[in-house]
Amino acid sequence: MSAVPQTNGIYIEQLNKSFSQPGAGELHYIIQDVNLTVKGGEFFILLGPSGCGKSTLLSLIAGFVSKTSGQVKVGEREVERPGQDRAVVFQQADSSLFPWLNVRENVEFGLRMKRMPASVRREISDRYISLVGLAGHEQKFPRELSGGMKQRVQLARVLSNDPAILLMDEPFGALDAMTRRTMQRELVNIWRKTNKTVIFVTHDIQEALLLGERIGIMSAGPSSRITDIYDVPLSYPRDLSDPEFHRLHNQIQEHFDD
Ligand SMILES: Nc1ncnc2c1ncn2[C@@H]1O[C@H](COP(=O)(O)OP(=O)(O)OP(=O)(O)O)[C@@H](O)[C@H]1O
Repeated sequence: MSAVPQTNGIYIEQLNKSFSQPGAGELHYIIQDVNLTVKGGEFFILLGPSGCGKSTLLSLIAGFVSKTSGQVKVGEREVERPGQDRAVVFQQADSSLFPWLNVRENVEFGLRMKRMPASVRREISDRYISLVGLAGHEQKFPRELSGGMKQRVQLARVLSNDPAILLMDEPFGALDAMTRRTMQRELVNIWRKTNKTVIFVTHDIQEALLLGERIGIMSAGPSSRITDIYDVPLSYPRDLSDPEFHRLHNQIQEHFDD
């Protein structure tokens, strides 16, 4: 690969992941021959039909599952396990929040694990709670929060640990349309302020075009791969009524029309 490795860039070469099926001797490839370079600080979208292997690819980058063959690197380091340079934001915030901790305690959890002094924890959690728009809700417990608020807590907690790379697995998929739109706008604002590398998984073309600088199209599985990559040459915030937005939407839609 010719690109010069950046510390928070992601480099994937000839990546394969297979699961052996019980009873069947043959390997079943979920993803096959995936090649991708994501630059440090880039907002990259993985777009593909349900079940094609988007989460599997994200899990390989996160180090949650091991590859069958090929390479996944962050900077010059091969990914072998989860690391503090990468954080995952899941669709279901519920499963990642501790129900017995309030908003502030949830956000500070990782910082407490790192044994940061209380005053530093407080400063960091204040910053990110306010960045995600939750100031004033610090004392609330997850059961007292809406789905959108829980997703904000998850985001604030991830951001407070300051990973260079955010891996987001359909994080707004379970939210109502209005909350989803607000969260999309805020995520773009946060990304522009923090300059993190983002890989965002979705099967929604509009969401992909609202958020991403580039969009990688994954083919339907099995043996899914990234077939095409689109540049999105539109400035932020993206305008749904922009004719170029429509043109790109239609062009990308053609990949999924049968
Ligand atoms: N541990 C596993 N063992 C066997 N098969 C698996 C395993 N994990 C995922 N798969 C299979 O891999 C394929 C891709 O799953 P994955 O969750 O990555 O797709 P996805 O594109 O994220 O789907 P969705 O958009 O519906 O979330 C599916 O057919 C799934 O059944």
